[in-house]
Amino acid sequence: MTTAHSNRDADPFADPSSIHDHEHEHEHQHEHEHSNTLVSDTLLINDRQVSALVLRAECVTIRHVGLGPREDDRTWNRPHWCGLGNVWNITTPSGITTTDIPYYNILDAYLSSTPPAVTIEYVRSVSKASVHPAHLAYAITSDKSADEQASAFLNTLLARSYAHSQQRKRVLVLINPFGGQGRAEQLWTREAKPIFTAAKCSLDTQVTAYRGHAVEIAEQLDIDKYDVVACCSGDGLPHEVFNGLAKQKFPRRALSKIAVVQIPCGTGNAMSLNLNGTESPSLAALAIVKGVRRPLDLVSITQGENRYLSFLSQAVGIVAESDLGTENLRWMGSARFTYGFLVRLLGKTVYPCDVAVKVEIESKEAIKESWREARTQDTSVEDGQNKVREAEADDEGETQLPPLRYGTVKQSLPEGWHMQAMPELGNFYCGNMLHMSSDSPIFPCALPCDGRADLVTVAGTIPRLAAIDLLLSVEKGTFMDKPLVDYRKVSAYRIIPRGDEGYISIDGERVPFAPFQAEVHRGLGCVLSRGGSGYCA
Ligand SMILES: Nc1ncnc2c1ncn2[C@@H]1O[C@H](COP(=O)(O)OP(=O)(O)OP(=O)(O)O)[C@@H](O)[C@H]1O
Repeated sequence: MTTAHSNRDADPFADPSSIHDHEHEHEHQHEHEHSNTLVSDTLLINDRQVSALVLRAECVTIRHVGLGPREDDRTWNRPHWCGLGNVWNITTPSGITTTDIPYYNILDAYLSSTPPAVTIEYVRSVSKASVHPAHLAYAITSDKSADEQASAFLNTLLARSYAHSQQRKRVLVLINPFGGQGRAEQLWTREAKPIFTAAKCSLDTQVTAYRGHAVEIAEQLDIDKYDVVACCSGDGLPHEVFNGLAKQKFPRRALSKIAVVQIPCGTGNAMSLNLNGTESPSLAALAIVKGVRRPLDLVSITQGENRYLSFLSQAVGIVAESDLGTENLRWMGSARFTYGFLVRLLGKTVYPCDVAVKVEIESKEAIKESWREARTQDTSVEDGQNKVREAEADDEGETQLPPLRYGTVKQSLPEGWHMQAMPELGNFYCGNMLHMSSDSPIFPCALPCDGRADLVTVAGTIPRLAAIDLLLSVEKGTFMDKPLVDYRKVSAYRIIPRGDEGYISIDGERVPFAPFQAEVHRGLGCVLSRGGSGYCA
């Protein structure tokens, strides 16, 4: 399937708005110039204002009689980029006005009998970062053959609108009432729920009552009753849900059966940014309704006697402390992280540690090459689904969590590993996704299912100006190339922080300041994403 999304994925560093608009314009030129529509893709409408619906390559076209929609209806057709296809009004040289609704925007389509009519539920943009459901209903001729033709037409329309995505997903919605600004319930009700409802997803909703509640819910979940657990939260709830699924009687089955997704309502919404390219709850809802199941690498962390999973990142040093050690500056909003970071950067703070790493790819050029290769081999949604099957095949007969190939942090260092003293470490940051927050593509070569994590280490003693240059280079996308940045693909590591007190962040949550060991499991978890092979740039 060639969509705006898959093409965008081919070059994640390009401006999405220009690509999308260009593609859409090109598509229109192409379609209107060549008019390659098959007759069977046309449904005649018995309406004074609309003559037909036509299935085209990327959209359904409404062919109006005369000038088309009334003036007040036209406002919603103003084209602009909002992370999805635009609804367009076009007047052809022959004077026919048409409205195009991209398949991606279509949530449902059905036939009703009295009077005979077709209804299309779709989303329209109400602002740059928000979409709302809308519907169109048109009468059709009242006879059996018209009914049959309309049914066939709607089936094709739905098949194209959902492509590889499951229709009418069964979703358990978890809401963290304290996520972000404490507006998760409101955002769910106003922004996201109407989209799931219009798409006829079945919904059960539960508000989390305390820290760790989502772990318990996921542990007890009847995994045959649901396809998706949607977290209206920051990254804390998805972390808990993965860990709850890992506690089920058959954790591997639970982790591959249930897709964990995020409706961004928190302070840190990296999951939605990476998988769906948005922090808008309504755009994320649409992306989830249209999302394709994809496997996600998960990382086992062993610390003390515990073993748990991480889906996003592990940090020791300046990032962990700037995030977790600045609670007293909450009044600053998101600026508290930047402020905390700069203070420590300028103070040349170091976080001495001992580190042993199982490196898979050492050089930056080789890492980029393997990333490019993975992207060219895996650009279609079918590949994502094959990966799910592969991950499931690996699991055949295995129902428990994968064994730890390198043991736990309590055991002696695995053979061939070397403990390296890092007395001047400034930042130890290991990631499984591209962005850790908006505008911070800190792990540009991270892939969802390569069985590896991206490890960044930077010394804390580098000159102040160079440190600020590094900070600015993250947003510019040049961070990885800086000689002061050590960037490796790893499959496992052990880190022993020195001292008694400090901060360790796992998926943005604080864990005890104690040695831990990490090991990547390829494709152990399942998520939904908008398609394409990697993360949204
Ligand atoms: N009812 C509740 N009361 C207190 N804590 C809760 C409740 N429900 C969930 N939590 C906890 O809130 C934490 C943070 O959640 P989440 O990531 O959704 O929000 P956030 O605003 O991004 O978080 P952060 O506090 O990290 O800024 C999670 O660890 C979760 O366990």
